[in-house]
Amino acid sequence: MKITVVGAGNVGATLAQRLIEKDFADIALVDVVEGIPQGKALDLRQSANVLGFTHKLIGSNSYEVTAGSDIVVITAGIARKPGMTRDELIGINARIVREVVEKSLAVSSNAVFIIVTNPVDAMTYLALKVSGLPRERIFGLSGVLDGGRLAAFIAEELNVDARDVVPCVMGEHGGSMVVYPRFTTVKGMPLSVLADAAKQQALAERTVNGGAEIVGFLKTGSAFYAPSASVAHMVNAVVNDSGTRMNCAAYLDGEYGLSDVVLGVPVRLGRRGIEEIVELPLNDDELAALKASSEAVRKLIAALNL
Ligand SMILES: NC(=O)c1ccc[n+]([C@@H]2O[C@H](COP(=O)([O-])OP(=O)(O)OC[C@H]3O[C@@H](n4cnc5c(N)ncnc54)[C@H](O)[C@@H]3O)[C@@H](O)[C@H]2O)c1
Ligand SMILES: O=C(O)C[C@H](O)C(=O)O
Repeated sequence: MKITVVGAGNVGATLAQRLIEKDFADIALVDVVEGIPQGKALDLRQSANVLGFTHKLIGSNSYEVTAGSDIVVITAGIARKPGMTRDELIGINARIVREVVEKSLAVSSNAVFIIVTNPVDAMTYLALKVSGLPRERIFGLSGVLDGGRLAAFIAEELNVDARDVVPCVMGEHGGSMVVYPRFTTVKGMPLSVLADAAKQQALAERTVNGGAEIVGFLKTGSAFYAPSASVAHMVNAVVNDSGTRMNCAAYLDGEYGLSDVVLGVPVRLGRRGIEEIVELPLNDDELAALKASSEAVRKLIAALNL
């Protein structure tokens, strides 16, 4: 098993660390900046003795080292600064994602692609169109991270164990993301029952602004610990062919009544990527919120001028 991580910045390097410590695959770490992937890979390799992993980890500015990858994770691109939305990254990141997809695919034609670069729904759509790959093989990080945030906030607010929360956040990884209290549970009990309307609203708002809250603290970059943990969770499902259900940015072709758009929905992940898109029985209001979110993503996709 071989996994490539493109972008050796905060998310990419932390992901490489998480993955090599699992010791289930060789890792190739690529970045455009000379010395960064080499230095970070060398540093990580020097932890093999104390951590006891045996797989290879190589850093490079060239895609040669990525040849034959089973999974390619794309974290290359610019992160937002305080006051910016993710949407404002679209111009520069679209150029980067296009280049990275083309170069990666040229040497790893059978890989499953996981897109992290923002705005992730539009970048996943772009990667699909540039690669021409079937939709099963390209999907993006959204709901695992947004759901992780919701779970953390619920744990704090309701004084419960975050591990008992099964969160459900769908739609755009952006301002129009939708928290679904009826489908978010704590030990099997829906959030819609456990919390009053005002508390549900406050939890949803904090989740939607979860990324910006961290950007506001960090000032010079965006979140990377929970994002890299979330991608590692997705990679794990693919490597182990687990069929685990989680919410990801996926291309819709009629599911939820929506087509030709990438949006966060529940999927099952396995060795071939998306094994199934799960359609929850949303009521009219819940469906309307998802449709509104899809319209926000469609505007971004239109701006790509594909
Ligand atoms: N989808 C999500 O939930 C999610 C979560 C966290 C971050 N992100 C996004 O992921 C991206 C990376 O975030 P980060 O915090 O790691 O940023 P970062 O600035 O720390 O790292 C980005 C890296 O990409 C590299 N890069 C730029 N152009 C490249 C190219 N053409 N080829 C290869 N590498 C290139 C840079 O040199 C840098 O090392 C951002 O767009 C951020 O918004 C998305
Ligand atoms: O907030 C960001 O810009 C990065 C990422 O999308 C996140 O949600 O942490």
